[in-house]
Amino acid sequence: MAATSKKLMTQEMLLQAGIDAIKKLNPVMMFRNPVMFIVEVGTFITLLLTIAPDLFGSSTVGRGYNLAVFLILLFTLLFANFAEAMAEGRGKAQAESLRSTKTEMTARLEQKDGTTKEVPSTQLRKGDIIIVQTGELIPADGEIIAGLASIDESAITGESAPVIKESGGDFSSVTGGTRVVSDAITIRVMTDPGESFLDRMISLVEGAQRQKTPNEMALTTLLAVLTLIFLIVIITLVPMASYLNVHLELSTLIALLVCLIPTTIGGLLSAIGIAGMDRVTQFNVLAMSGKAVEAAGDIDTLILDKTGTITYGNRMAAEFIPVQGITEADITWVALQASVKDETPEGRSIVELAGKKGSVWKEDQYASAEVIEFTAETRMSGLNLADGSEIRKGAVDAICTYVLAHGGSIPSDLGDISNRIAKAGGTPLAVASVGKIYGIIYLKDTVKPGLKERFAEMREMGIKTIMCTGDNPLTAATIAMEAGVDDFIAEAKPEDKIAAILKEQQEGKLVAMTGDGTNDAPALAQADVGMAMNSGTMAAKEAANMIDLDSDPTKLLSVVSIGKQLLITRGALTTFSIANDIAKYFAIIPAMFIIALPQLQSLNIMHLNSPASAILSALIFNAIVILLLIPIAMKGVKYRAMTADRMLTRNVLIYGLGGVIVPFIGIKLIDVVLSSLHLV
Ligand SMILES: Nc1ncnc2c1ncn2[C@@H]1O[C@H](COP(=O)(O)OP(=O)(O)OP(=O)(O)O)[C@@H](O)[C@H]1O
Ligand SMILES: [K+]
Ligand SMILES: [Mg+2]
Repeated sequence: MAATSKKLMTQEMLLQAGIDAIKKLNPVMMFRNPVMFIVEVGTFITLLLTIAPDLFGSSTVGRGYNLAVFLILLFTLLFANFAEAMAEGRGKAQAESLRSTKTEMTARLEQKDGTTKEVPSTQLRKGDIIIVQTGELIPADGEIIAGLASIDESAITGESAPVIKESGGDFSSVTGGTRVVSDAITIRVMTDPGESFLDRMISLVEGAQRQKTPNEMALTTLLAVLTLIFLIVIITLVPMASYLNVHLELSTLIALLVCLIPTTIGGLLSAIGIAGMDRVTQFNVLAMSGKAVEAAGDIDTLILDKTGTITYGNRMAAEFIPVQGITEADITWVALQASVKDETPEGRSIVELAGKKGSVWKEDQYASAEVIEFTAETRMSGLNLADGSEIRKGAVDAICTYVLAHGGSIPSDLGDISNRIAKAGGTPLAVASVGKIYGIIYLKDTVKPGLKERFAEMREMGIKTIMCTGDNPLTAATIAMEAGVDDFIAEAKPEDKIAAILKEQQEGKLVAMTGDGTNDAPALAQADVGMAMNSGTMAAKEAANMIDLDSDPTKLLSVVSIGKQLLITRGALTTFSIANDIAKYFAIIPAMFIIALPQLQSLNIMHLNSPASAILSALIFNAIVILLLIPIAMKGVKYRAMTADRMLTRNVLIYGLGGVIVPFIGIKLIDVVLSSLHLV
C-alpha cells in the first residue's frame, strides 16, 4: 500500500475531482451539509432571477448582476465539493490498487475424511480448514493451526521482507491475499466472503463506511444554528429597509447571507476529516473510525503489553539452569517433557534446545498423556502422564504456588536464579515434576530498538506510558527501564489489563492500548484507542479500532499527532471562517444602505468602488478563500510537540487575527481588479 500512496496528486486525480465536484451538486448529497445546502438554494434562486429578474417582485438590477451572483455562488459550491473530492481521491486510488490484489483463486479445502478438495476461494466459510503450500497465495483470513511458514505480506503492508507466522502463539494470524514463500501451513478460515481484512481495508480507504464523528456532528450542528441565526437576521432586514424606503434586491440579500454564514468551514469540514483519516493510512495504520483518530488526539495514557509489542516477541529458550542437587540433564529432561505438547513458540523453542542438548524422546511415548495447555490465566503449561504424575512449567510465582499446594517445597536458590535472569530482561520459567522444582528455563527476548526516544516524545506531549505484562515484576522492571516507559504493571492477567484501563478512564483520562495477543483483546476493546499489531492474533485485530500494519507500537505517536492536528485544523479554520465576517459586514452593509443613509459612509472604511462592486468582491473573496484553504484542510495546520491546549490557543490567535485582517485586503484587491477591468 505504501508504494501507491506516496504518489502526489496526479493530473488525472485533479480531473476526476473536478468531475466529482459537479456530481456532488446533487441536492440529495448536498443536504447532509446544512451550510452548503443553503448556498445551493440561494444559487438556484439567483439562477431563476437571472432568467426572470422580476420573478419575485419588481427589480431594479439588471440580469448581468444576477448572473454574476449566480456564477459566484455556483463556484462557491464547486470549490467546496472539489475539496471533498480531492480528499477522497487518494483513498479511491488506494482502494483500486488493493482491489487488484483480490484475485479469484482456488483453495485446498480439507474434507471430513482427511482428504483435500480444490474449491474456489469464494466458497470458503468461517471454520473451514485449508492447506496452503510454498508459492501459493493464502485464499482467506485465518489462523494457522499447524505448521510454520515465512509469508510475504507486501500486498497489504508494502513491506517486502517476509515475516514468520506459526501456530500456537501471538503470530498465528494470516491475511488473505498474502503469499507463502516457504513451507506449508494448515489454516482455519476465520472470515466469511466479503468480510475479509482486505474487504474491510478497501472500504476503509475508500471512505465507503465513513461516518461523521461526534465532534464533527457537534460542529455541523453549531454551523447550522449559526446559519439559521443569520437567515433570521437577514429576513428581518427587509421590513427595516422598507421603513427606510430602501429597496433590497433578493440577489443582494442572498449574497449577504452567503457571505455571513460559515461557508469556509462548512465547505472544508468533510475534507478535513477525510484527509485526516487518509494521513493515518499513509503511516500504514488502518483506523476503523474517524472517532478513534480524534480520540488519539486527546490521549492521556498509553498502555502497552510487553511481549510482541515492546519486545520482538520471539521468546526463545536459551538455557536450562538446575537448582542445587539437580543435574542439567535432569532439568533438561523435565523441561522437555513439559513442552513436547506445547504448541506455543516458547514451547517449541524449549523442545529444540533440549534436542540440541542431546535429549531424545519418542512422540508416541506421550500419546496417552493429558495435555495441560498454556493459558494467560494460569500462566503454566505441561502434561499429566498416564501414571498420574504431573509435569509443569510456567511463571515462577505460578509454579511456586502450584508446588506448595502439592506439598512440595521451594529450593533455596530458586529466587537467585530467577532474579538473575529477570534482571537481564529475560523471562524465567520454573519447571516442576511430581511436586518438585527442578530449575529454571531462561527465555530470551529482544527489546525493539528506538523506543526510548519515542516514549520521551510522548512524555513531552503529556502522555503517560505504562507497560502491562504477564511477566514477573523484575523482568518487567528491567524491560521497562530499557524501553523507557513511565510505569509498569507485572503479573497481569487479561482482567488486570482491563482494570488498569478502567482505573485511568475513571480518573477522566482517555486511554490508548497497544497489544498483539488474544489475552490483550478485551483490553483493546475497552480502551478508547485500541491499536493491534498486524503481527498479532485475529482476536486482537478484531477487538482493536486500529491496526498497525508495521507492528510498531510507537506508531501511535504519529496517530496522536494526526489526531491533534485534525482537531486543531478544524478549530483554526472555524475561527478563520467566522472572523472573516467582520470584513464582509463592513463591505456589504454600507453598500446596501448607502443611498438611503449617507451617514453609513463612515462604515465604508475600505472605500470600495461602488455598491455592486462591494457586494460582488465580498462574494468572490468568500468563494476563493475555500479554494485557497484546500491545501491546509488536506495537510492540516503545522503541528509541534506541545500540549493540545497551548497549540489550540496559538492557532486560534493566528487564524482569528488572520481571519479578521486578510479579507479586508482580499476584498479591496478584488474590488480594485474588478473596477480596473470596468466589470462593475
Ligand atoms: N508456553 C508457556 N508455558 C508456560 N508458561 C508460559 C508459557 N508462555 C508464557 N508463560 C508464562 O506466562 C506468563 C504470561 O505470559 P503471556 O504471554 O500471557 O503474558 P502477556 O501478558 O502476553 O505478556 P506480555 O504482556 O508481556 O505480552 C509469562 O511471563 C511466562 O512466565
Ligand atoms: K461565508
Ligand atoms: Mg502478549
